[in-house]
Amino acid sequence: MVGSNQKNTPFRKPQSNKAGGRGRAGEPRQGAVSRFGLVSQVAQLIDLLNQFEGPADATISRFFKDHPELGGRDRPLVAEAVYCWLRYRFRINHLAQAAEGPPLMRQAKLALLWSGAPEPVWSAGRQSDNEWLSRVINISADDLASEPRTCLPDWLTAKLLDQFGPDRVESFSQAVLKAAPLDVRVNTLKITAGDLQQALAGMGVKSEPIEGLPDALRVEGKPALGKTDLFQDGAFEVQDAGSQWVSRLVAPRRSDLVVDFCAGAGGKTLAIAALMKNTGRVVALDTSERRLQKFRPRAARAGMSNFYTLVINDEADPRLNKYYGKADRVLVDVPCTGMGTLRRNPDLKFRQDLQSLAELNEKQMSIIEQASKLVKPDGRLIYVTCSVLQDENERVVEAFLAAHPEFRLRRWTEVLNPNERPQKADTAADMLRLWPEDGESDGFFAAVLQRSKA
Ligand SMILES: C[S@@+](CC[C@H](N)C(=O)[O-])C[C@H]1O[C@@H](n2cnc3c(N)ncnc32)[C@H](O)[C@@H]1O
Repeated sequence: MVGSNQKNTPFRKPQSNKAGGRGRAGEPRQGAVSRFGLVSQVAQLIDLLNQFEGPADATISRFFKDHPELGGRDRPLVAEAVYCWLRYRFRINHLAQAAEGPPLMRQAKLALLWSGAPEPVWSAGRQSDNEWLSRVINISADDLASEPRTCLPDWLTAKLLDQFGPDRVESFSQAVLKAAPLDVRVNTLKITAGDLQQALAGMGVKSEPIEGLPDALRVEGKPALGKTDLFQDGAFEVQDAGSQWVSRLVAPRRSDLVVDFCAGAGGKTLAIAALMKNTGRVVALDTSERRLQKFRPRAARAGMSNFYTLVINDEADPRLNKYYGKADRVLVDVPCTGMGTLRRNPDLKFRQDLQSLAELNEKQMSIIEQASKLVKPDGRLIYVTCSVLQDENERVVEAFLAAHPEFRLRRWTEVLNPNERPQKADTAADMLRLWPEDGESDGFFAAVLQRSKA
């Protein structure tokens, strides 16, 4: 485990939890977990998450399924606490060692406290742990070593320091300790942004337009939008503003053939199709059948019919030959470390390291090379990552351009009009970089490469 010098002892269920959340017949009661039980539930989930055996959101969903005694009021508290623990893991685990006995319950208490749970929740349980809590919350982060201070693994700090300098390490590390806002992309095939805002307000959900992003709303809080009729009817998709901006950089025209080379579950494919007003043709490719399968119901909800999906074996799959030199736009949203999305996926900083970065880098080079063959003369290749690291961004684009004189870089500001631009992005730069600390979106990178006419 990257930088983890803290070994947790396995979780043991405390005696006092025996009756917590149980009905008379021993059946779980919805929302009836005792306060001490809640600290213990968070500790159990932290213990599971500490194994980093898969994405944190899947582990959390499974845990909730396995623990029906956690009701509707408890789940958000537990989820907020474990996300807080993931963000602050280096600091929380470091501080939790500064006392006698197994550290798990202390980790859970501090995570509950820092995530804003009410005092009766985090103060339940051992008095000695509360004494520890009152000691450590006064410790200044400046007095801690690098990992507990920045809450970033040392390999990432070293990269950021080398590529951008100490101010960026500071601003980035602070920014990714916060939760990301909830952004939606209005499906303009079905509704306008103004009408959606009103309809959400009618359900008690407040939202605001996002400056420089005409078809987007930023929603207040974390309402369960997926259960609403509006969502089921395809009026909107949940999509980070940055993901929406890089989709707009594809700038498709209505009759274009657009290939989304790494379409996944189709977040950007859907945004592109909406820009095309359901005309032209979009080919959604991916090596993962499971991900592409998730795209189809989303497309149906959105009322999108101008697409075709194809599961490929790899980027050099011979079934791609028929598209060589045919596509007006090819979007390559390559697999990357995801270091721009740490506000949303804080566990990624523990699941990536220098070795996975090197492996991804090799894949990115190979994908951009193969995908470029599909671009027709005068067409465009749009290279995108949700990483902030130069290795996966500028370095890949520069290496590609050096080997391909038939492609040239188009400045991102030539493609996005002033009224559809992120306000804080550097307009003097050729390639688009979005930083989480700017408060507009997650971290994204995009470069537009135009193929020569002949
Ligand atoms: C960053 S994700 C794409 C996210 C998606 N574009 C969206 O907006 O939701 C990268 C995707 O690349 C896919 N992938 C990995 N290797 C690939 C390859 N060799 N060719 C095409 N896609 C690949 C992964 O399965 C994954 O879905």
